[in-house]
Amino acid sequence: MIATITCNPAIDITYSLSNFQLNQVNRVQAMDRSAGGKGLNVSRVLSQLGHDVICSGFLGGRNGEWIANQLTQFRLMNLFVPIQEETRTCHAILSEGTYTEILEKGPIVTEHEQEEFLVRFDSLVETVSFIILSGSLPSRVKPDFYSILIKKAKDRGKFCFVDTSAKTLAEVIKSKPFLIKPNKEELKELSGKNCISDLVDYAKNICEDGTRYVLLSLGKEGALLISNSEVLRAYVPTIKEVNPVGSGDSMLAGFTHAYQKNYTLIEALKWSCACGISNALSERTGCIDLSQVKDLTNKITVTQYKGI
Ligand SMILES: Nc1ncnc2c1ncn2[C@@H]1O[C@H](COP(=O)(O)OP(=O)(O)O)[C@@H](O)[C@H]1O
Ligand SMILES: O=P(O)(O)OC[C@H]1O[C@](O)(COP(=O)(O)O)[C@@H](O)[C@@H]1O
Repeated sequence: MIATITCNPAIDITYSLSNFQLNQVNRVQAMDRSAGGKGLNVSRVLSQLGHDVICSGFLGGRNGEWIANQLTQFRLMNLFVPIQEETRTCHAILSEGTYTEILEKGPIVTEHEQEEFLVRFDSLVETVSFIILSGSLPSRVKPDFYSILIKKAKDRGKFCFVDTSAKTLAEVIKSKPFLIKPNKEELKELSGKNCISDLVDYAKNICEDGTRYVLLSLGKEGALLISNSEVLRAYVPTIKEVNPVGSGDSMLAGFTHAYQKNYTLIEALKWSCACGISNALSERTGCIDLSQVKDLTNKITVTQYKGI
């Protein structure tokens, strides 16, 4: 059993239009609405890969009710803690190969609501082997919140996979989770480094410090899987991208699936990239096509990294 924690879920609204322009009236050609926030994208993809998933975090207001309803439709188990304030909405604008994301900060989660979550987390952690902690933290939740959860999970021998950014990521690293999945921008921001070889060295230091793996995603340039003992580089095929929002989340779902099935690290990296690509080829956010994923794994090359 796998648990996903989405502290700051969102209704993800995706607008597709041609010729998006600032300072103009833009009319939308197509729109999609999905239950988002990184952890819920991960959950949907894990469910598509055949896993039972327990989802938790904080949900509030009408948006929260809509998301809860979506969880039922996707057969995801709902262990979210109700909150007073309204769950956020996030927007993505896709136009002629560009994508622009506008992400709300999220509601205030009171100390009492956070305490209620921690009690729920204590029993949840007993029932699962893998815990995925994904996305930003809402207002009033301190950047070390994930670290508290990681400590609780590690004390019970559970694997923690984390995808977050900025201050929260800096805190997470101190608690040495099993895996972190930054993208290039997130690791650049954290490290202050720019080129790939410096980022790899920085990630190696994180691993030497106790985190087992850094899964560094590079968009259309593929990915790197860094550990204490080796660095693997995945090369991905060129595709006609449709909607890349949620590719990082799909990648994390792909890695979790492969790791849980005891695939080799090379296979796990291929599954991670294949899920990310399949999502980028889909109009929907946090959505893969399983037969396409299997096909894509044969089109991804993984080599030992020796500098780019
Ligand atoms: N345009 C693309 N072409 C090929 N692969 C892609 C593309 N976009 C995403 N991917 C795959 O999905 C993975 C995650 O995407 P990325 O954009 O790096 O993550 P994030 O959404 O976290 O920024 C990449 O490592 C890659 O394997
Ligand atoms: O929790 P955060 O960091 O604010 O990010 C939320 C947003 O990230 C997304 O999950 C997309 O993330 P990725 O493209 O990195 O997979 C959106 O669905 C969501 O609205």
